[in-house]
Amino acid sequence: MKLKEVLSSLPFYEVSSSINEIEINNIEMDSRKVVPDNLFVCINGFTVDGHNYVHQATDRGAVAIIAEKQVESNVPVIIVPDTSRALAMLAVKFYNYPTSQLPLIGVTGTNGKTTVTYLLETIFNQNKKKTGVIGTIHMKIGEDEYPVNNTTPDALLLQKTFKSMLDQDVDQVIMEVSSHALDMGRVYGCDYDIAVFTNLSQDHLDYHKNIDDYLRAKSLLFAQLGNNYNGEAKKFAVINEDDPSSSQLKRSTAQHVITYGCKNTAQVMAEHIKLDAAGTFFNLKTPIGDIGINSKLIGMFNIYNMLAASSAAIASNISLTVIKEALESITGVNGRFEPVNAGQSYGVIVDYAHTPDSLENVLDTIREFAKNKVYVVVGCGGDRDRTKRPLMAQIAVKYADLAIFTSDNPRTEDPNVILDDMINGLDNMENRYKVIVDRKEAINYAMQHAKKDDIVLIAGKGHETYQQVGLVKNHFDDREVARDAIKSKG
Ligand SMILES: CC(=O)N[C@H]1[C@@H](OP(=O)(O)OP(=O)(O)OC[C@H]2O[C@@H](n3ccc(=O)[nH]c3=O)[C@H](O)[C@@H]2O)O[C@H](CO)[C@@H](O)[C@@H]1O[C@H](C)C(=O)N[C@@H](C)C(=O)N[C@H](CCC(=O)O)C(=O)O
Ligand SMILES: Nc1ncnc2c1ncn2[C@@H]1O[C@H](COP(=O)(O)OP(=O)(O)OP(=O)(O)O)[C@@H](O)[C@H]1O
Ligand SMILES: N[C@H](CCC[C@H](N)C(=O)O)C(=O)O
Ligand SMILES: [Mg+2]
Repeated sequence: MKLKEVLSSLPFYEVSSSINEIEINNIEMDSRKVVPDNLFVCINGFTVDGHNYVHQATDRGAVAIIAEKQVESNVPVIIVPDTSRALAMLAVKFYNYPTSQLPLIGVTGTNGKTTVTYLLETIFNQNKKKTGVIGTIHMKIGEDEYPVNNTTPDALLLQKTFKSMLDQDVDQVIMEVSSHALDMGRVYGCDYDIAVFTNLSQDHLDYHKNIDDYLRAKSLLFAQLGNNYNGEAKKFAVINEDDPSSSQLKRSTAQHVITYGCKNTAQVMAEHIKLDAAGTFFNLKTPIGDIGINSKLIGMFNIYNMLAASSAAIASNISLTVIKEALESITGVNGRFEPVNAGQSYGVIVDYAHTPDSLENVLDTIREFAKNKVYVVVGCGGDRDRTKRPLMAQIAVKYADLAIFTSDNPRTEDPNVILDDMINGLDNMENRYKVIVDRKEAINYAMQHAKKDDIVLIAGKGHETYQQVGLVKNHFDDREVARDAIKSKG
């Protein structure tokens, strides 16, 4: 494609030499991946500044550079005020505006995004639509899965993925939109049709200045629904009416709003709720009618997830019968409240709770059904929000008979320092917890002590099949380790 044509997606730019004849075959933001005839975009990141890699990019064959300042280069340098924003707009143009032709649902919120996208995938599939999914666990086109590094990928990979989805006749795209992605502009230029909000609670306060700044980032998704209303293709904000942030999010969009909830009056509601250890029942009350749902998903929080997904499905004109069939067919979500059964007399559950709110929800649910003692094995990730560590530890000792604090993904932090942060504030509670740095040993310890009808919750890593120590990811799967521990106990 002609460079000039790609640049037409930018309103203004400065360039000191002629670029009329330049053709580019791709856009790249990582100098190490540049190949001949690429356009290299310099991003000033959290670790390094891409402007320092221009030479490597041109040595590898970049034919033009997009930068925020003049840089020394033997190829034309195009200067823009914000290269992250430009990157997204250039990618959207390069891949020919894929989301303008694809129905797109974005799901944001602190907890429940992966679950809601999975529920929506199942509902759309039940409605015989081919889906594309982007999120924490994987990217998926139809039945083909691709690995991911981020919940919401960078703008280049994102637009490229949308284009592949379009080429492979995907009918509906469903994606998780993280607050980091919204804040960094990874999703600029995406034409969302439905934006879903699950909930807001404390997380990521290493990245966002405070909870208000975190909410502001989330609200960008609702602002991004745009204000173009042509009377036909309706756009919707789907909002959890029981969450205190709902009113601010409603005010962030100029589009239609669908509210859901269980406590405050909402358009889509769960009534006559029955929760037990085998599943949930509720009457789904909606503007298009009512229907009873018998789900195998456990816990009140999953009723909220089902309401969020049902609301988005209703906004997509899917019938209540299809929604019911889909929700009732779901037995669980990978790594979320996932039971591990190896013939033992006690329960073992692996879950992805890695925030105070999710840990509290899951432990509260377990406590409700537990016939005997509750053990929790939990840690906190390194290079992430330090302020959630003592909160998670306090929740663990509040709900469990014994909490075993261990390592999650320590990343570049000393695991002992993370554990000290966790137990800081648990004075005089030493009999309620134990610290075992090695996660495998911690899981083994819990299994050794569990007796008939006890429940062991292994929280924080869910579907993850690695543990990151330093910069290295070693294979580690809580489910495998738990199964081995159960078997070796005999
Ligand atoms: C804090 C953060 O979000 N960092 C993201 C960011 O990395 P960064 O700013 O450190 O990048 P950098 O290394 O400084 O590089 C800057 C630029 O120089 C380029 N570069 C770098 C080196 C080189 O030799 N040549 C070169 O050109 C890089 O390609 C990049 O364009 O940009 C990268 C590329 O897009 C992301 O992969 C990376 O996510 C990291 C891995 C991460 O852990 N992010 C987490 C916090 C995150 O985003 N999480 C959310 C989910 C959270 C949730 O839902 O709970 C997510 O969406 O994944
Ligand atoms: N609606 C909810 N409210 C509170 N907690 C929830 C909710 N749904 C799920 N959880 C808890 O949060 C954990 C993570 O759920 P899920 O993976 O669906 O969230 P997520 O928002 O995608 O997380 P991430 O930010 O890591 O991508 C679950 O394992 C469960 O413990
Ligand atoms: N999306 C979250 C995942 C956290 C999962 C937990 N296992 C950890 O590593 O902290 C994050 O990047 O903060
Ligand atoms: Mg997720």
